[in-house]
Amino acid sequence: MAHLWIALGSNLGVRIRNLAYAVNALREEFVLLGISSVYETEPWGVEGPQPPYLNAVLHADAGDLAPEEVLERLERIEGALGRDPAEKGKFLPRPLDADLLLYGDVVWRSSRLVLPHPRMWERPFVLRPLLDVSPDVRDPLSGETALSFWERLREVDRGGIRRWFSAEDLLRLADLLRGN
Ligand SMILES: Nc1ncnc2c1ncn2[C@@H]1O[C@H](COP(=O)(O)OP(=O)(O)OP(=O)(O)O)[C@@H](O)[C@H]1O
Ligand SMILES: Nc1nc2c(c(=O)[nH]1)N=C(CO)CN2
Repeated sequence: MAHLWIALGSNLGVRIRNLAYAVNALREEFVLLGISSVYETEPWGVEGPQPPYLNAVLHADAGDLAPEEVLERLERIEGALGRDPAEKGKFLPRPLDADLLLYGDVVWRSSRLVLPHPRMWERPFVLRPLLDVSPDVRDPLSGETALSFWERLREVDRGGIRRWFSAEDLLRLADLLRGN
């Protein structure tokens, strides 16, 4: 079994609906092992004003999908929600961003995929939800845990985050959208 962790973010459209849609799409591809609460977070590292984001993290079993196949699935889900591929990598507002944070302890560098996600350990909007599902998960490069990265963040960065929706309510909303 290959454990993977995925970060979801949305700051355009009906953000919680976008996350619930992504949860359903991911449940069709992977066995979900854990899901965080949804956090409302200040835009981080962007130029100029942007709407606040909703962020969450999912832990799943990748089955027999290789890392680049997982990335393809994530891009497909982003596209289904109207993400413009031409705007990728530009830190623009988006209906859905789905990043592959970790694939087990794989260290990988290709033109399309870098693992672990190169900016994950410095991002409060990734670390806070990651603490809900896997506080002890380790950076395969340094061996440090998610919790210790979080504790090293500056107070001001940890402050721009608030719990907005529970994991249970996100799953309930996803079920409603799916018609269950
Ligand atoms: N671990 C990864 N997860 C997702 N995309 C990755 C990863 N490593 C490299 N990429 C590449 O990064 C490119 C830009 O991705 P994306 O649009 O998600 O960027 P972004 O969300 O604007 O910024 P960031 O990647 O810093 O979150 C993608 O086309 C993808 O090929
Ligand atoms: N709060 C927050 N800030 C961001 C986010 C995000 O998901 N949440 N994603 C970014 C690019 O991936 C850049 N900045």
